[in-house]
Amino acid sequence: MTFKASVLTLYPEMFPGALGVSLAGRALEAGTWSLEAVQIRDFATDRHRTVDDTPAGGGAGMVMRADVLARAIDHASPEGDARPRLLMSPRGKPLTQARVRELAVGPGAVILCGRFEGVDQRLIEARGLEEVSVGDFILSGGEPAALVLLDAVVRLLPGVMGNAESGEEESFENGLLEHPHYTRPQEFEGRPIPDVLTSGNHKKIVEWRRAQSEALTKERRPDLLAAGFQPLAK
Ligand SMILES: C[S@@+](CC[C@H](N)C(=O)[O-])C[C@H]1O[C@@H](n2cnc3c(N)ncnc32)[C@H](O)[C@@H]1O
Repeated sequence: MTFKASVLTLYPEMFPGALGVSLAGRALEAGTWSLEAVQIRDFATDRHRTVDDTPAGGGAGMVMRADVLARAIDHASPEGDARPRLLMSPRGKPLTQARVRELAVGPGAVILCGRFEGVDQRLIEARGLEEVSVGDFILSGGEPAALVLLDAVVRLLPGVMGNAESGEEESFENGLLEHPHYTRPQEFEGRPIPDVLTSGNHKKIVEWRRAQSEALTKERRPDLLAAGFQPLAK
């Protein structure tokens, strides 16, 4: 099954963008996933192809119109389409590796990229959009957020990553940040590779990496530990 992404945007030229190179680009070319960038403006009905209007109740900026967006969504995702409909939004649930994994085993995603102040609330409710945030900061549009989400998903699709293992040991996959990495040269500016990693003792290496992971997570992301991670019994 090919993962099918439909991205609704005012800037279709931003796609595939960074996803056209490296792993994701090769997978796109190979047909492991497909990408359709839909110009929202094509679903406006007036002469000026208007997609936004002033906010009800007043205030700064413009709001994307529900009627125009609904036509774009209905075109890209007609009834019966099983793909989840996502709205990139700083108000959304923060994107996690767990959600990325779920999306990667599904049929694809319909992704709406907001601009201006955002989209009319009635559209979110009427089309059952799942709001997804890529972090606690404000981007100028949903497009970079959609690229981030798709990059995370596409690398998990079967055959995209060269070494299947490298997907499993990554940060967040076991609820922990990953241990530090080293490679040649043996010494860099007076700093040697930690002895244990060149000892050849596989059991010791696994234990050292695990301890590093746990210490790093405790120091930098105690919230991950609080979220239910249980250190392995020694
Ligand atoms: C300038 S932002 C609007 C911010 C909105 N007025 C607010 O304060 O929540 C325009 C669009 O960028 C996208 N966006 C901005 N930050 C984002 C984030 N952290 N995650 C996902 N999408 C984001 C959304 O699609 C949003 O509708």
